Amino acid sequence: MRASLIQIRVDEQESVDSRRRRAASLVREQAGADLVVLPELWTTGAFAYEQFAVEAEPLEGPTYEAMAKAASDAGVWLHAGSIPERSAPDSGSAASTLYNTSLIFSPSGELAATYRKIHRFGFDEGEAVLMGAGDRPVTVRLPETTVGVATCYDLRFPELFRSLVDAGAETLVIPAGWPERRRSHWTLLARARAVENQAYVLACGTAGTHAGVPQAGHSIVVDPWGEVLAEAGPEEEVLTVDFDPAKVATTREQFPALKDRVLGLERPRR
Ligand SMILES: NC(=O)CCC(=O)C(=O)O
Repeated sequence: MRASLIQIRVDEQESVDSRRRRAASLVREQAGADLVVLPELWTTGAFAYEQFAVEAEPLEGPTYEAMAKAASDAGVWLHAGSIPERSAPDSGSAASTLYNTSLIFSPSGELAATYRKIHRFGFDEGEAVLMGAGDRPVTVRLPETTVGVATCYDLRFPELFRSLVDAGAETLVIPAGWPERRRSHWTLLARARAVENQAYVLACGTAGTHAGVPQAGHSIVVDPWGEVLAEAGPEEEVLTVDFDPAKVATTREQFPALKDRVLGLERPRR
C-alpha cells in the first residue's frame, strides 16, 4: 500500500484560497497512491485562532468541494486533514458551533467519514474555548486496512487509540499542526502509539510559521514494531511510503501483547 503525506506550508503570506488550490493540485499529483493525507487546519493554521471564525465553513463548503474533486481526479482515498467546521445551530439555539472536523473521501470523491477532534488544545484558551469537542471515535474501512483517525493533541491520549484498536483499527492516521517547540514529543508519541497498539502510524504535520508559531514539520510513518519507515524534514514536502498492511496481523500474532491487556483495573488503594 502506498501513502503520501502532504506536509503543506501554512503561513500568512499565502491566502486560504491559494493554499486550497495548491493542496488540491498536490493531491492530484499523488495519483497512483492508495491513501493521501493532509494536515490539521491547513486552511487557517492550527494556531491562527483569530482566523477560525473568519474562515469557518459548513461541512460541505469550499474545502469539501475542492477535496472531493481532487480525491476523485487522483483516484485516491483522501484524508483531507481538518477544517474549522461551522455546524448548523442546534434546534432551540441561535448560536452555531465551530468544530475541528476531519474529512475523509473515497477514490470516487464520496465523503466516507468525518471526525470531530475530541481533545481540543489550549487548556483555557485558543482551540479549547473556540471549538466544540467531538465525542465519537471514528474508523474507516479501506480495501487494504482499517484506518483509525485522531487529530494532533489527540496523540497525547492513549485511551482514544485503544478505543480505535478495539474498533478494528490497524493504521492510525493523525493530521496535525504540531509546533517545533515540542517536536521531540511528536516523534516520541507517534512511535509510542505505534508500539503500544501494534499498528501503523501515519502522522502528517504542517511546515511554515503561522500566528508566530513555527511548525515542526517532521511528518512521520511508523510501522507496528515502532520502526520509523520515513520522516520528513521541516519544510514543505510530500512524504511517500510503501507499507505492508499485513504486518499488523503478523506483529500481533508473533508478539501478542494486546491479548494480555487487563481491562477494568480497580483504582489504586491509598
Ligand atoms: N493543534 C494542536 O492540537 C496542538 C497540540 C500541541 O501543540 C501539543 O500537544 O503539544
